[in-house]
Amino acid sequence: MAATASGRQAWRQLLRNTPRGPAPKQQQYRSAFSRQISSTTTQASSRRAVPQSQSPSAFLRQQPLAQRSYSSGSQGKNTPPRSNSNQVKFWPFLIVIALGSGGYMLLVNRRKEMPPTTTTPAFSPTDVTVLFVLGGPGAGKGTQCARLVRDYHFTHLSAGDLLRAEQDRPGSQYGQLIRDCIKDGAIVPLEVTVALLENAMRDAITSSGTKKFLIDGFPRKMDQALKFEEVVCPAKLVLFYDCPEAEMEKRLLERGKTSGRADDNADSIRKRFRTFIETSMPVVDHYEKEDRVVKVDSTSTPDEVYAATQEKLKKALGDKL
Ligand SMILES: Nc1ncnc2c1ncn2[C@@H]1O[C@H](COP(=O)(O)OP(=O)(O)OP(=O)(O)O)[C@@H](O)[C@H]1O
Ligand SMILES: O=c1ccn([C@@H]2O[C@H](COP(=O)(O)O)[C@@H](O)[C@H]2O)c(=O)[nH]1
Repeated sequence: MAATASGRQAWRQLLRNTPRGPAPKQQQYRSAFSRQISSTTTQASSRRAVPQSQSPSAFLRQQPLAQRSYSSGSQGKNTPPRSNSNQVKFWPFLIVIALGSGGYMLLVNRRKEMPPTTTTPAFSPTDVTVLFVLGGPGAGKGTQCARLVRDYHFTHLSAGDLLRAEQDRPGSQYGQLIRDCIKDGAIVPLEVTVALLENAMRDAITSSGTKKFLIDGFPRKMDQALKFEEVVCPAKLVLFYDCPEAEMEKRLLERGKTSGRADDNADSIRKRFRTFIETSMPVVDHYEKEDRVVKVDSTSTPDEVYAATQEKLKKALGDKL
């Protein structure tokens, strides 16, 4: 709950800090917050039916008893028979119920005829090519991305790098949250990461006109995948580097000698592996079912892995590579 709340905060703050014009979907997030606020206000005002100066029980005591009775009950032997004018009339209630049900059915039927509401992504997949690059920690994603940038002019955006930059940005209110998540190998709330990626993509398109992106180490969780494709840009495919855990651990411990990364240590590596298996592999499985995964074994040398990457990407992308 706390992570979700801070995520919503994060999304709003990041967008507020961003001079770029808000896109329609971002307005939808705002209206969700407004709805929450207005529903609280409505509840508060309905509670004021009891005058504020009185306790609810004092208020009830002032009401005539006849009005407080909720059941007709059986009349006692000595109770004089009620006159017709005192009897409750049911037909007005029946009319109200019938009219209400009719109106409701009309609304339901009209809604069925309406087209479903859809969000338009910020970037069109016919214009912009997005490849997600996934694989376990240390599988070699960054190493292979550098080569693809060199040879095919992709723009490389590493979600981890963007989060580390936000963590270190003076004045960022998400610094501590990001630091804690990274150390524990946990996933930062999606609103933060998706906003960082969207901003970085927009900046790159504006400054260099680039149209080809490698989104490295993202999406690591199903909700991120769905939200990114809905509001930013549908991905063309997932480039997945497959590597055994023992090999990845060896690489990360070696990298940890010089990387200065807070998560290149045995304890964090163990947590990152767990998150990868439990949370990130379902994302790969999801895209595999959609036939959008290009899988490359990354156990061999960087050159061999790159040769396999080129061959498979050429087949999958053709002139989009
Ligand atoms: N095929 C390979 N064989 C041996 N070492 C490799 C290979 N590919 C990358 N490495 C080394 O392993 C370490 C991790 O590589 P890299 O940073 O590319 O992985 P990553 O998947 O991006 O990791 P992370 O998810 O932690 O960012 C680096 O020190 C890199 O030099
Ligand atoms: O989408 C993402 C990507 C990354 N994280 C966090 O960052 C670290 C490091 O990521 P690398 O790709 O290895 O640089 C990762 O363990 C997560 O804690 C994230 O939360 N969401």
